[in-house]
Amino acid sequence: MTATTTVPASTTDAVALSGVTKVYGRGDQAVLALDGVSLDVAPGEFVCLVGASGCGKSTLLNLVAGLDTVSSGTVRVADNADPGLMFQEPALFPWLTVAANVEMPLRLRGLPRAERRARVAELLDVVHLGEFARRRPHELSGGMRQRVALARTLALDTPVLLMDEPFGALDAMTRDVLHDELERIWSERRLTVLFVTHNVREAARLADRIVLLSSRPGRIIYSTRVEVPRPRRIDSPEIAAIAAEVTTRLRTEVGRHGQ
Ligand SMILES: Nc1ncnc2c1ncn2[C@@H]1O[C@H](COP(=O)(O)OP(=O)(O)OP(=O)(O)O)[C@@H](O)[C@H]1O
Repeated sequence: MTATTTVPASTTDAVALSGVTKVYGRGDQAVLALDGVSLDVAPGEFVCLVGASGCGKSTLLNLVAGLDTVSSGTVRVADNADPGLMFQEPALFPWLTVAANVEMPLRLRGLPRAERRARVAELLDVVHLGEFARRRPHELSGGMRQRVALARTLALDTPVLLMDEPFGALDAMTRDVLHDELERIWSERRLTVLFVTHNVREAARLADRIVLLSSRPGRIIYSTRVEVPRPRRIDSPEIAAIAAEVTTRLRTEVGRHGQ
């Protein structure tokens, strides 16, 4: 087994996967989830991963997050940074206030109280939730809860964000607003983002580059740069054209596997 390792200072990629294979289980039960995936993500790049259900997108994110180990190949994250991870479910502590949820990673890092307070206030401003600091998660909408989750992830001060369908459970209008907010935060903080989505339009709206994985075992079968200038609109003809191209390739791939 090759464990996750750190990138030497000379390497310029924020995230580098080289020949990554992931097998779950053994013998008859073995499932080949990823097969020889190589992907370099530049610092500040926004990469969207799309692919059919079960093609290994979450597996790939988990490997980059260090939550699991590769079967062969290497996964490297620049400067040994611990990436921040965000899921479809915000996974907030329901008994804590919004501010206390965002404060949690700062507490775990041992920051002094005054510094924590200032950071929480700043982070809640970043996600436009300053007025909701004392509310509890159940008092918020789904979109607001995801913004709390984003603020909590940003509290880690990581340069790399891994997002696994973070807006998948939200209505289209809320998603639109969060696309704008995420894009602003990404560009202001020069974050590197690896974003998994089933929604090809969302990928075209957000990405610098869209990477398409084959049906299981996941291999990279197509990659395209999205050259549409920002700010973008998800319903613009340019975004629709890119989404149509990726959808066609995805349909061909899914059809090939009879899924
Ligand atoms: N812990 C595990 N043990 C065994 N098989 C697993 C495990 N985790 C994932 N798999 C299998 O590996 C394959 C890839 O799963 P993964 O969740 O990465 O796909 P995905 O592309 O994220 O799927 P979806 O789009 O449906 O969320 C699937 O066939 C899945 O059943």
